[in-house]
Amino acid sequence: MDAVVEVHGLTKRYVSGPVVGPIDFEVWPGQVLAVAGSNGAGKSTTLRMLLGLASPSQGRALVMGRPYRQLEHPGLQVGVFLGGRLGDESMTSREYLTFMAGMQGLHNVRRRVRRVLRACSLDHWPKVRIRGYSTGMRQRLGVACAMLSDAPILVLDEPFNGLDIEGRLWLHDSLKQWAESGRTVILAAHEIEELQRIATHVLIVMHGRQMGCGPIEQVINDNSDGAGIIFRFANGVDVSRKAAALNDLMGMGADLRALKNDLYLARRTDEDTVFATAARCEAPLVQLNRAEPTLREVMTSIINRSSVKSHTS
Ligand SMILES: Nc1ncnc2c1ncn2[C@@H]1O[C@H](COP(=O)(O)OP(=O)(O)OP(=O)(O)O)[C@@H](O)[C@H]1O
Repeated sequence: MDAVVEVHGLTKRYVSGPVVGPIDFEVWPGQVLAVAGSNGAGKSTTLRMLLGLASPSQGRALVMGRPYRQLEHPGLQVGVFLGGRLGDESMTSREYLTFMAGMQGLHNVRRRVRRVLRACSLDHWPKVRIRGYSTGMRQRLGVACAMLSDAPILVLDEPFNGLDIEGRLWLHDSLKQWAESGRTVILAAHEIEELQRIATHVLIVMHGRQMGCGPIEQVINDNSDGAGIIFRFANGVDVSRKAAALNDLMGMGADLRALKNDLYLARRTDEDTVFATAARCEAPLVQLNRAEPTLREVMTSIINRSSVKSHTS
């Protein structure tokens, strides 16, 4: 079995200055690759280069072994959602999807459209024209359009924008199913918790530079100090003051943080330190838990590291 997407040294140098890359990754059937990074990091540029919508200054991106633009039937190989306007807003979603299926030369159009309308819960509003759609409904329709051809690869840029909780759950389940059936998903988004739940792999891009890539657990472990410790206090304890006092007292720098009633020690530490910290809190402790490192923490620590670097360089 081969990688369905191969990206090697992919770089974009915009004439106006920003540089994205070099980016390197491979994606295999059954994987969900999350592309994570802050605003302007280079997520969309990476996806656009992959899809032949932005020309790379260096490097290459192959989809099924070829540049996207050289694929014979790109619409059948890759379902794409990049946000933006949908097109003729006087159509209903059924009309729009039927039109788009025709444009892609798909067979069994009625059945496909019915299936996707139901899967994306767009059949709740059969008569509403797109111009009357909310942001979330438009988002569902855009994703529905990407899913229409049942392509082996889905590429989605910011698919969670404007979705309510139900919409997020729907998208979460749909993308997981997509990958579990042996297909591939590549998605860029800011919703870190969602990404961690859905993704098998992650590519982290910050300020145009690739900061990590690989299986999500591996990237998290490689970029964190392991599980942290949560000290939970009874109501009424001023946890912020305790965090500040303990950081001074124990010389742990910024490792102790206040989160509502919790004091969070964001790194692995020995038992003695945990108990010494608990004793110095001098407040009723109601729970002591281990907290596994998360993608959010890794992203935060990469952001902090890169801002320290840029301040010191
Ligand atoms: N067409 C363009 N011309 C010039 N610079 C661009 C162009 N498109 C993007 N950039 C720049 O490239 C960098 C990466 O932008 P990109 O849109 O890829 O980031 P992003 O990670 O998708 O950001 P966001 O999360 O805010 O959508 C930014 O500095 C941006 O200003």
